[in-house]
Amino acid sequence: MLLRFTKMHGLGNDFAVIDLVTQHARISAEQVRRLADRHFGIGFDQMLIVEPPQNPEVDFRYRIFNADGSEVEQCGNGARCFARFVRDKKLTHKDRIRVETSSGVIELQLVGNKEVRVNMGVPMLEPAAIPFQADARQATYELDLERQALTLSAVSMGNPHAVLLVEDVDSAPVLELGPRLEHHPRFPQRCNVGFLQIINRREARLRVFERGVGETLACGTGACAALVAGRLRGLLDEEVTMQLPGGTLKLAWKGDNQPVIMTGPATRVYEGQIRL
Ligand SMILES: N[C@H](CCC[C@H](N)C(=O)O)C(=O)O
Repeated sequence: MLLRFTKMHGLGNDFAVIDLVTQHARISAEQVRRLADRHFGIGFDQMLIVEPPQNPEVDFRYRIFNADGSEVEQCGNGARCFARFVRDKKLTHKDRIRVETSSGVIELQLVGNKEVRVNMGVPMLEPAAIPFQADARQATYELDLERQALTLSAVSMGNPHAVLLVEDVDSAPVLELGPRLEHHPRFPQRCNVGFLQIINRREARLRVFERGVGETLACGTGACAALVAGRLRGLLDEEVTMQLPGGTLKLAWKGDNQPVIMTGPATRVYEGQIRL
């Protein structure tokens, strides 16, 4: 069957966005993997699916599949593209859109100059909720990785993140440590791995090795987790600009039990059709 999709990106973190409100299809993990391939398929970091809501209190269901076919709980850059998509496709006329994900409801708001503001929800820091194996919640944890002793923060934005502090993201061992930490046994559901460089209390740089994908040009939930980690360490203020290889996000977090607010662009690249 032929399936319409829209190719989009949030700061270079790229997506195939599929409307399963007006189209009907079942897409297997193997099909996601094949479509994600940048030579034999469409090529994307994640596939985003728009579905009717299960909860009548929200506008849509938002499902996220990594390039390896795994379905995951949250995608921040994808949430901004989701909002742009449902408005452009006239699936809604609202400026504030509530969507349910497998990790809870988030609110998307289209704001001026083509940007989208997302209430990403309250970060989870209890080890069992991340999940991360530790006896108690801490700002940082010591973790043995083969011959190296690493210090990291562990944060969930609905999906699990490890955040390490580095002097310079350009020389950070992203491709060396990323895959090994992604699969570390203390993260029983794997994890996304952020490498955070503090510039000053209101600016930081970040590279992310994403679970199920590899290094991406930007990671929205990773940027939120990095802000939380920086604040837990007393190194960042409530509002920061986070510079990722693909561009800059504006983030705010007022502290425990408060949501992280992320604002940034959402870009449509082209419309396509694919035969499943
Ligand atoms: N790789 C992530 C999902 C996508 C997150 C990222 N693309 C974002 O913008 O938040 C995970 O497995 O949890």
